[in-house]
Amino acid sequence: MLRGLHVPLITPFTSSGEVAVDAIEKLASDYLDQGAAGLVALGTTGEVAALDPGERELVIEACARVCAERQALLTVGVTGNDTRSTARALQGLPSGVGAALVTVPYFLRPGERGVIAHFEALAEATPVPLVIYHIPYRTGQAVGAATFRQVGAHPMIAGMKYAAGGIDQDAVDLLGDLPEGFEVVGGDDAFISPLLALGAVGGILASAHLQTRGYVELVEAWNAGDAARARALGHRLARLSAALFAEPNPTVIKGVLHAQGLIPTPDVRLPLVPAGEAAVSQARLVAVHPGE
Ligand SMILES: O=C(O)C1=N[C@H](C(=O)O)C[C@H](O)C1
Repeated sequence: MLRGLHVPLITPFTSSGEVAVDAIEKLASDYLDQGAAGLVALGTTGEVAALDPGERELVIEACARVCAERQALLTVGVTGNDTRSTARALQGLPSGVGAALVTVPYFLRPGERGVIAHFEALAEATPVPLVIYHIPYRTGQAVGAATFRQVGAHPMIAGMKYAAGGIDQDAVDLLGDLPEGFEVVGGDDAFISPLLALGAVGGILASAHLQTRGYVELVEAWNAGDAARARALGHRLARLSAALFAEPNPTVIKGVLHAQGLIPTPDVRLPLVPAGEAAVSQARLVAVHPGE
């Protein structure tokens, strides 16, 4: 279900500060036409925390329309760090949503027993398969391979987005012994190539806004076992992701897409501030010639 490249869409804004629905549809269509297997709406890259409920609905509706036309998977980020409200949000997801991306509960640091209880309760409540989002440098909660193996055995937990900020022992342990039907996709752009080499089946990668086909090919090459091609491509794309993450995501990506005329403004919402001109210019150059 999670195999392939999934693009976590930015949320573009108009010059009057509204969600630019037309631009979302255009970007979404282009990425799927270039070979992405799916889209992720309302991720960190989509500035979900800065959108009000009505805006979130608009974003989901636009992405659902495009995904339905192309029979692509739409995954929606469902944020929350308490179990009851996250379960309610999952139950309120509209039709057209194929999976939900749910973070390890952040900030509270409930411990691994709490993490297990949280995901087991959500798995019982959810109408769509869940993808666990493990990003300990944002959540503050360490989680080991044994815990993911335990929760991953639940039939409603389809897999996880692994973003530990590097390749750690738990990634090696987990990918060496996955529960039946549980898939891992990478969520750290800089480390996607080594994670695919270990057995991840795809990625949720903001950098793919600028090199969709390159990331599609990277995933395909590792899945096909073509290590020589994959390794070279991985090194090339890592330069692009370094340039795009030179300032907080998604500020540089928005700056580049705006400079390319693909979104109406480079605007982000506070506390994010627009990327500096130097970072945007550098990323534009690398996006065109990632090998240099
Ligand atoms: O929104 C996402 O999904 C992603 N967010 C990460 C982040 O902002 O740290 C980056 C990743 O490419 C996908």
